[in-house]
Parts: sequence; C-alpha cells; structure tokens
Amino acid sequence: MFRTASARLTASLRPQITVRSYISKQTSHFPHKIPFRFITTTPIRYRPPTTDEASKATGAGQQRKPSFIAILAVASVGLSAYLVLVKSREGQKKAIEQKLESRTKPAFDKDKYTVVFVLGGPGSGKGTQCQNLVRDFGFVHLSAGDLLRAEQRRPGSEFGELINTYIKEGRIVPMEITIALLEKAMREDGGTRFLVDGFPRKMDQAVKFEETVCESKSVLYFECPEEVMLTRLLHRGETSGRVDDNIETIRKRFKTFVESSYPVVQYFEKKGKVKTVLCVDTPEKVYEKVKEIFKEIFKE
Ligand SMILES: Nc1ncnc2c1ncn2[C@@H]1O[C@H](COP(=O)(O)OP(=O)(O)OP(=O)(O)O)[C@@H](O)[C@H]1O
Ligand SMILES: O=c1ccn([C@@H]2O[C@H](COP(=O)(O)O)[C@@H](O)[C@H]2O)c(=O)[nH]1
Repeated sequence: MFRTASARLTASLRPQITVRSYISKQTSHFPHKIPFRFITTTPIRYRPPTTDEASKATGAGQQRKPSFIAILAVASVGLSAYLVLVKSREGQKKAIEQKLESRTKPAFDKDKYTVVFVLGGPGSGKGTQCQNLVRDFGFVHLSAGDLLRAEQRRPGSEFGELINTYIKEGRIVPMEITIALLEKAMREDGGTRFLVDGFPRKMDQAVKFEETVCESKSVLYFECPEEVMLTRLLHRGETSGRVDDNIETIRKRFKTFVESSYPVVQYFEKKGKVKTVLCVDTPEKVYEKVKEIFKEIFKE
C-alpha cells in the first residue's frame, strides 16, 4: 500500500525493468565492463539509451589520442607523396619545354595549314562567332579555354588541380601546358584550317606557338567595352557552371586581359595581321562584319 498520493504517483513512474535488467536482456554484445552509472540499482524510469550513450557504453566512437610519432609518420608520408607529385608535374612540364626547345621549325607548315587567332576580352563573343565560322568556312574551332577545362576534368591529369586554380584566379596557365594541348588537338583533328580561340593570351605564348607549332595567318580581334562583357558573363554565369563566371573572377580576368593579353593584339597589329570587329551589336549583326572579313581573307 502506498501511503500518500505523491508516493503512489512516484511508484507509477517506476520502471517496468531497471537499467540493470535491460542490460542483462540485451547483454550478449555489451562489454563486460559496464560503466558504473549503468549498474546502479536505483530504480529509474527506463528509456532506451541514446545513440551517444550506447556508443559510450560500447566504447564505439571513443577516440584515442594519436601519438606524436603517428602524427609525424602520417605527415611525412603525405609530404613525400606531395613532393613526388610536384616533381612529376615539374618533370612533365620540363619534358614539354625541352621538346619545344629542340624544334628548329614549327611542327605545322604555314603554307599547308591556316591558323587564325581569335582574340578579345572575356565575354566579347569569340566562341559564339567561331561557331558561325566553322559552319560557313569549314574551320576547326579550338578553344584554348575548353581544352584546358577538358584537361582539368580528365581523370589522372597531372595538371588538373593546377589548371583549376589558375582558371579560378583568372590567371594564365603556364604556356607549355596550353601549347601542348593545342598541338595535340591539331594533330588529332587532322584538319588544315584552325580557329585558335582565346589564345595566345600572353606574349611568351604568342612567340613560342609561332616558333614551334604554326605561324598564324591572321588575328581576329573582338573589341568590346568592359560593362557589356560583364553583363554577358554574369548572365552566362547563371547557367554555365564555370568557376570563373562570377564577379570576383571576372574582375581578375579583365585585369589579366588588359595587362597581358592586349599587348599580344598590339604585337600582331604591328605585323599588320589584326582585323578588328566591334561587337556590341547582336550576334547576327556582329557576324555580318566577321563574315565580310573572312570572305576577304579567304577568297579563293
Ligand atoms: N553579340 C552578342 N550580344 C549579346 N550576347 C552575346 C553576343 N555574343 C555572345 N553573347 C553571349 O555572351 C556570352 C559570352 O559569349 P561567348 O562565350 O561567345 O564569349 P567568349 O568571348 O568566348 O567568352 P570567354 O572568353 O569567357 O569564353 C554568351 O552567353 C553568349 O551567348
Ligand atoms: O590560353 C589560355 C586560355 C585560357 N586560359 C585560362 O582559361 C580561362 C578561361 O578561358 P576562356 O577563353 O575564357 O574560356 C582563362 O581565364 C585562363 O585562366 C589560359 O590560361 N590560357
């Protein structure tokens, strides 16, 4: 008999089973050393243990502090792997460099192959117009940016991480990599007329490509105000998934264009190779001008 109402209430809250009997029912997989608080006989209301409590009881998830030696071992293995990777990447770059250095003449004869460089700021419309030229003039379109992105995605590429970092920063990838990709694409395609889009972006690339791969016939330059290019790129960024179509990287790309790429246009201008097209109009209007230029250059 319970003496008071409150004692009756307390009794009704007593567990049907104590924690000890719960453990003994579940016990086959419990450790022999059960934490003290689990073996109290004070009847408390049973509730199943929380995941946290269960894992403490079983010892699962308990972290042992790694020793200093273990940390050192893991760190040195990581560092060695990183150094091997850097060395092999450096080695590959050097090998390409040496291959290019050893050339006494370009790999492709300019009398048999036609290379047109397509230059202009980011978002000026180079890629859009190249597609029209492929359709109407039988050119092969080689976008240096697309080739770099493909190499970056290629499983096992030694340069994937490096390319990604340069593109995100709006910087120009070391020329050996881009030149090797362009030359490979030219060989694999087997065509004879190439629109090399978005390359050369720096003077060293311009000189090296013409010395070792092929001399250009002409340069098509798309002139476009920055605010127009900015609007286009931000719009493209809504769907492109490109890591560099965001305001921060776009600003960096504009800076790189002014500092490193525009001098290339000036260099070819002095050689009388540049045809300039203002491209603030609609793509169709811009193409009318581009088409006239190509008809003029490639009349046969
Ligand atoms: N004349 C134009 N008027 C309006 N939008 C255009 C025009 N030309 C291209 N665009 C659009 O602007 C964006 C950039 O064009 P495109 O990709 O051809 O430029 P790009 O110079 O090749 O750029 P990037 O160098 O960044 O690859 C695209 O979304 C394209 O559809
Ligand atoms: O010759 C090149 C061409 C491109 N890059 C890098 O790629 C991005 C994107 O190029 P798009 O032509 O706009 O597709 C460019 O900003 C550079 O980071 C390069 O390094 N060298």
